[in-house]
Amino acid sequence: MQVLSSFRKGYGIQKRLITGIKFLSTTVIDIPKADIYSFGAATSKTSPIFTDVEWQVKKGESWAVVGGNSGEKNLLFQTLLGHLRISPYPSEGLFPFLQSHQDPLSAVSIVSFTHRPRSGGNTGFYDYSARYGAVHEEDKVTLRESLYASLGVVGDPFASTEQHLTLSEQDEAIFHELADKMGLSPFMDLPIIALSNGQTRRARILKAVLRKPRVELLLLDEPLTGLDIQTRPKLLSLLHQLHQSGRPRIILGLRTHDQIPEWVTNVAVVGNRRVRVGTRECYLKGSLAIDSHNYVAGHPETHVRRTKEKKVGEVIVDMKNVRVEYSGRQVLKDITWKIRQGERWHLQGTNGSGKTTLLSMLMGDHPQSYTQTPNCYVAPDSSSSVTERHLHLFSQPRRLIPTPHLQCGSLIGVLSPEIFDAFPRRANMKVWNVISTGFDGGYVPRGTVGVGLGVRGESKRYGPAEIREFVEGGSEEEKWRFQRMAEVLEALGPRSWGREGEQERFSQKAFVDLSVGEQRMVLLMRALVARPKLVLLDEVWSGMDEEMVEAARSYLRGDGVGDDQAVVVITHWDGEMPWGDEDGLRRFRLIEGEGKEVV
Ligand SMILES: Nc1ncnc2c1ncn2[C@@H]1O[C@H](COP(=O)(O)OP(=O)(O)OP(=O)(O)O)[C@@H](O)[C@H]1O
Repeated sequence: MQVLSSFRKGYGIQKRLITGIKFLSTTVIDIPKADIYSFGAATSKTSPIFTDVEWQVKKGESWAVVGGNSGEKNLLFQTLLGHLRISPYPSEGLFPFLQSHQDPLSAVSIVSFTHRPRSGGNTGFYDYSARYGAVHEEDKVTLRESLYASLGVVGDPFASTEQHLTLSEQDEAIFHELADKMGLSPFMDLPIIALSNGQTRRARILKAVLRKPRVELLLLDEPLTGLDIQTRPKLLSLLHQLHQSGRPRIILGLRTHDQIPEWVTNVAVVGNRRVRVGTRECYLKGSLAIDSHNYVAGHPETHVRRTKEKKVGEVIVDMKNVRVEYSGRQVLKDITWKIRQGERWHLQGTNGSGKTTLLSMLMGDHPQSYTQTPNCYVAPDSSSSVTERHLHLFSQPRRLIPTPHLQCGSLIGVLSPEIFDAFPRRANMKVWNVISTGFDGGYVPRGTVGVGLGVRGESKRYGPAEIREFVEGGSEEEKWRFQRMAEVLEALGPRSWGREGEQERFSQKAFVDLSVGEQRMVLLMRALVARPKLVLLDEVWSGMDEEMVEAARSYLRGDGVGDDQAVVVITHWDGEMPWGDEDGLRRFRLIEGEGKEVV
């Protein structure tokens, strides 16, 4: 309520002025000189979120908001969305360019790829692997239906979709042009749940652009994360066209190391509770830089880069002609790949090329991971030359390993966008509890002493194990687990990203209260804590602050993973890989479902 009334108060002033003077302002955003607070904060006592913000955006300019800390960047966007208090409030309203009948609450919108709403709605784990099997009735909404809903076209639920969803000619033309430019046309009739991460990101942007009532100002926070390099320039060029035509105007949120698109004329840099604004040239010369005093990048002294030659051990993944298809559409085409202990792999491929699907085979999440036998996909009269097909994990056919054993933390540790979204956000779940679930690979804390369930004997650490409860102060395994908890908290906890004071309290904080970046760091600790034989890291950096990314990369390069562990990393940004050629990094590339090692 407070949010709405304050926002509308400012908007009321703006409306009166506009009605009186009968012309539209050329100012898009106006913050003359103000401090920014949370609602409910007492101005005189509480320190502001941002001080002395002075920011004017004029028509004809193109802005990017740049910040190394995703949380602070998001707070500036929240200010524009009316979720924070601007003091003093701009006398002509925050958005002088809006017409008198336009409500800023609906005319300004955000699509964020870093920020996750605090509540998230999922207090229990939801089954993200539903996408790989038969899609449930409630998950069958197609991309087309979802986009048509944004355009205000409502279908008759008792009739076939095609007959009853109609668009005006103009909307139809815009719809097809934008869907084509975003490379989404081939996926219109797929259920949304079946879209890849990159396809989903593009669809979210398209949905916001098409939305009715029309969005006048669209805030796009980190739209390039998760997009392949081929798609990035196409999307940027489309965003430029949309911005120029004002349908809608766009402000980009970027990370500090992102390249500033050529069409961006002005930059707002966010950091250390300040916002510095200026031209693109000033930004590139470094004159908008904000010091961050307290950061020691990744504790380089503790995680010294290893230069010694990597030892390569036994084969832990052996794929031969692995194939995945949905209703005749092949997503993975006869993939052959071996992964050994000690190896570091970069799994590459454009959006939709099958990377996540391949990972789901390694994790045993995919129902088709059970069916990799020579005859499975071959019709009796087929001329297919494939005579051998198998998926062996940890030296056994996948179908012989029960899934809970496969995913127990000592075999596979994983962090992916799916796990991030699906992990329960229960109010009573502390950071410690979340990390400790890594020992059993589950989503609920187990065991009486807070480090999961035990296994009998050290030798069983890497295998399907007989389960028993730990007795407090008990076995070697228990001591080892406490030691590992301390290690990952030290290596990846707040001190590693420059927050000295918080280290001790951090493990007792509620997971749900952490920022997106902090939650990702905690889930990374969970993936690594049990020193699993196979570590799978899919797009783990998105939403992390830059200091966190550096701390995580530094730990992975150093002691974070050993010679007995194999790691597969998926990222569209080569520079984000913790390892390079000098570390023996290998690359496996998927092109439209076909895969091979590239050198
Ligand atoms: N249930 C399904 N039915 C039909 N097609 C599907 C289904 N699930 C996934 N796909 C398709 O399989 C292809 C591969 O998807 P996948 O998520 O593995 O791609 P990706 O390489 O991980 O992409 P990104 O980089 O965008 O995350 C996509 O085109 C996707 O639409």
